Amino acid sequence: MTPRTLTKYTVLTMRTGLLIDMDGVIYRGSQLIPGAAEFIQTLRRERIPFIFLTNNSQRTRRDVCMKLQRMGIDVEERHIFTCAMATARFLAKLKPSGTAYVIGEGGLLQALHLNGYSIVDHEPDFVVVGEGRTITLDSLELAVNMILGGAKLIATNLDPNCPTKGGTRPGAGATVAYLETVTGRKAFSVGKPSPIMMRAARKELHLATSQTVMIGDTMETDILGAVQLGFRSVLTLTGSTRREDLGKYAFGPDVIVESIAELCDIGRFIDRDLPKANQDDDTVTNMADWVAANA
Ligand SMILES: O=C(CO)COP(=O)(O)O
Ligand SMILES: [Mg+2]
Repeated sequence: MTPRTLTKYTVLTMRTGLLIDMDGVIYRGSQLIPGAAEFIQTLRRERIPFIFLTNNSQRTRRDVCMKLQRMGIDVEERHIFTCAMATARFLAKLKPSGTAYVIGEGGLLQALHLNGYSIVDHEPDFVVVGEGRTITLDSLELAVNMILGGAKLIATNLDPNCPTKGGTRPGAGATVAYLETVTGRKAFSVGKPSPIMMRAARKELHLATSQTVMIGDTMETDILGAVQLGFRSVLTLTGSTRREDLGKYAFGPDVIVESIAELCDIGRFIDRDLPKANQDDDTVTNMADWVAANA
């Protein structure tokens, strides 16, 4: 099948799938955002494909499911895609069976193990930095010397901070900036807005570019990543972005909503409010998977 025939086929079997950010869209820290549970229920009832896409590397897929379940949202592990998973898969391709020194928590450690990595405390191939509350000056000093000794610096994400119920918490980006300043080396980051994570998430749902919509609260990660990949995007104002901030950016989302509650009538939203996709943006790389998933 040539790409031209595929484009026609895409139009004929048109469906939309959603990449949904978590913090700032579904919850804010430990507080559920009103309407989020109903929104996910609707997606399940109407069989609209979706996956949660988070730059939080702290939790494993199972931990994230449990956090959601306790908030009244019932999803399976296949619905979760974290920057820890994207980072571990990326490293496993770059250097199979490698070693890492990790500044981060369970989600990152488990993802690395599942992808054939060993965690070490000297001479690692990579220093991998994610979100965490266990950082100490000793762990940073160890990391500095490993990086100066030749280990490559990898970031799960570069979010400088994250809004919480009570204010702001520091993000992995702040830790990475510390290590970059001390060592003079530049980190490579895998999480949103990196195409590595954005594209991997689209492929998890077997969607074409024109079928993919990103819903997020952060311009620098969710919306920028979507714009760069040619996905349509929806910005929610329940997280890190205020309407008056938008003038600062030279790019923007396709649609802005106050909160995810406005998307509960998702069928109507897709048909009426979401701009039509540009079919020319399509990049379907694995035909067999795509045809099977869209049959
Ligand atoms: O935790 C984060 C950055 O610290 C961001 O989380 P989300 O990507 O789910 O918004
Ligand atoms: Mg967010």
